[in-house]
Amino acid sequence: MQAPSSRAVHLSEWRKNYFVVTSGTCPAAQKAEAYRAQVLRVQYACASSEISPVCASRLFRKYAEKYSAIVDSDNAETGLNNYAESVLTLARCQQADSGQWQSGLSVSSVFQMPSVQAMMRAGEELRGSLLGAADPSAVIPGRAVAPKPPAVSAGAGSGESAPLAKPAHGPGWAPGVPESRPSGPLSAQPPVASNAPKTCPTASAPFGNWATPLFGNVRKETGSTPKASPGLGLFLAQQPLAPPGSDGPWDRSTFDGAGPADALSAPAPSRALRKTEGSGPREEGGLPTFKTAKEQLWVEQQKKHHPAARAAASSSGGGKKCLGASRSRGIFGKFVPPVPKPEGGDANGGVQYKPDSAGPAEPAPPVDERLKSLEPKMIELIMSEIMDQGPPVTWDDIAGVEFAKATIKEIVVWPMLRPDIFTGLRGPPKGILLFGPPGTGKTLIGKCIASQSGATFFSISASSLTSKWVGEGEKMVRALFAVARCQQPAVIFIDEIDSLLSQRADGEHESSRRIKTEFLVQLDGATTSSEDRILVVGATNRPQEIDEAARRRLVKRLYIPLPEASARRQIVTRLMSREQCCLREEELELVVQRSEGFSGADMTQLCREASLGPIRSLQAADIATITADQVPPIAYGDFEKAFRTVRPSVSPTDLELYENWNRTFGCGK
Ligand SMILES: Nc1ncnc2c1ncn2[C@@H]1O[C@H](COP(=O)(O)OP(=O)(O)OP(=O)(O)O)[C@@H](O)[C@H]1O
Ligand SMILES: [Mg+2]
Repeated sequence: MQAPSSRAVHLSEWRKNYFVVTSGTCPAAQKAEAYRAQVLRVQYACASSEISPVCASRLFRKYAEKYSAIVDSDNAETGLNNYAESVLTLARCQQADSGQWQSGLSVSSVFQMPSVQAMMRAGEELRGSLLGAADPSAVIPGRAVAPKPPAVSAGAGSGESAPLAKPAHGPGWAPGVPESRPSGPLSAQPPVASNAPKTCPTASAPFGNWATPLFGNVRKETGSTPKASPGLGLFLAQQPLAPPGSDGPWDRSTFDGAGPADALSAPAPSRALRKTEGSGPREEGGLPTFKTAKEQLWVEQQKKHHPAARAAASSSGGGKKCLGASRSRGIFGKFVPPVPKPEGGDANGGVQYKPDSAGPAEPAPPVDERLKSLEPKMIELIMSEIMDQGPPVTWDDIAGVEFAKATIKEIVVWPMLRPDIFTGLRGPPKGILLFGPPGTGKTLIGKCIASQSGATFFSISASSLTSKWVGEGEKMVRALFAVARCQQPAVIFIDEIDSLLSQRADGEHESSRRIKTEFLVQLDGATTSSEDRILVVGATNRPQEIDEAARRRLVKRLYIPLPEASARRQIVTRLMSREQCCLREEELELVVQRSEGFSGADMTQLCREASLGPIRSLQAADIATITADQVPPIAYGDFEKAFRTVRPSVSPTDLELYENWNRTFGCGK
């Protein structure tokens, strides 16, 4: 589904704000917030050429006036009394700072301070002179002494702001207050048509006036200032007037996809943000820059893995992923391979993730650190082993084995869906062994986990590890677990695990010994780490051959037995429902009874054989001409004939071995 367009978001936000400001019941803080949002919106609209600079200027003036009127008003019902509140908080906090030293300041005496009076006077004056020009760079102190006439630029960095600022600093003024924004051409230029496309009206007169209420913010930005009063002032302190990190002219490019307007649009790491990131010291020593949680996360991820990386975050999620796409694909989501397609490979054979939505100019996030030591070839090999073929398998497709299914749901599916609940003692086991006679659905269960768990699913056949990649098997094992670790939650399904983890024998080939050792090491890491969300599922029809060290690590050993009568009935019913079949209820019952000892695979084979019966009854000449609906339906007679050729594949002796092993090592009922 498409996200709502930014214009739609703007519109609805605009409507909401309109309601707030026209409503007679909304509190003053909410109204002020709505006006502030309007100011930001106008700023953004102008920067993105949605409205003309002249129009922007008019709107600025209007909303800045209204905003200021609320913020500075000392009427308890209609205003926020921002100045007084800030000063009083200052006084209160100073008194509480030290048990030994008592400040001479008190709630009443603080009003007598010349600097406080100057500030309050400034506030009064500003209310009456909202149309005057001002410099957003000369944040508050200069303003506190004397608001500038419209034509005069505050000349940030030119030295003008400092002399203006100093007299405002009374004894109650916290040190370290930034007296002006860093030098740079932030100076106010009225938005005239000639330079309008390049100049945002935020730096113009109305905006300068609007910046005035940031008085409280400047104070709060100082490290020495005690806890600020909660409320709008604090909120504003966190909302930089300029886009974070912007220290140049506020040209349109600075606002592209960024800036204060982001409050209404999806937070995306912006160019402005990247700039901020680059200007790290400013963040520590200068004005703190506001980042949304998502932006902050992105920055941290980048710092963690690739300090120098400037890759833009892609839709795949904030830079964590570097191989493969979305980790969690939802229960019925399309399978997403955890490694990119080969065309993503670089010249050195390295694999680079290419997000779908990224344009050609978008730099691809680099490969995860944890995969750097691996051969790219290995990563590609893992990719080719991933189970992404075939239709999805549901739990209903697996007949019988109710206990195993319930246990697997409990261990695999729910913890993947709700990791927050399955913690501590409830933490799921990290290793499962599915064992049982051949053809009972162990691989089918693996496919079902792949479809249903929502985890990244890796399926690897142990025999392919040992035979296909002779000499490289242990590297493959290492690579497999490394890729899985990058794609958590992940399930590694190892079919025929006995051939990988069979008991160590003297005549064993050196390479298979190395693979086994590596596998045990990796299995140990994956199954003991409380952080890793990797589940290893092994399947075998020779459980007795599994090395005891491996057996210990596969804590949950589930017996997948031959299907019971009800399960056999289910298999026949399901398969026959897709065909023309005239089997009556009692005939079906007979089929179920006669198939005692059949595995699931045997039952499937029986049905296949029976389904060929009607065809075999036809003359060879008819087969060439007959239409599909003229084929006779499958009848009980066809099953009778099928029973003559299809026999159970599991002998009673073998079955006894499984039962014994289950009694000794199994975790079933
Ligand atoms: N419980 C079952 N429900 C439905 N179909 C089943 C079931 N068990 C087996 N089958 C059928 O048998 C086929 C083979 O099953 P599967 O490959 O999962 O068996 P397996 O236990 O992995 O055997 P092996 O131990 O030989 O690898 C399946 O594709 C399916 O058609
Ligand atoms: Mg199998």
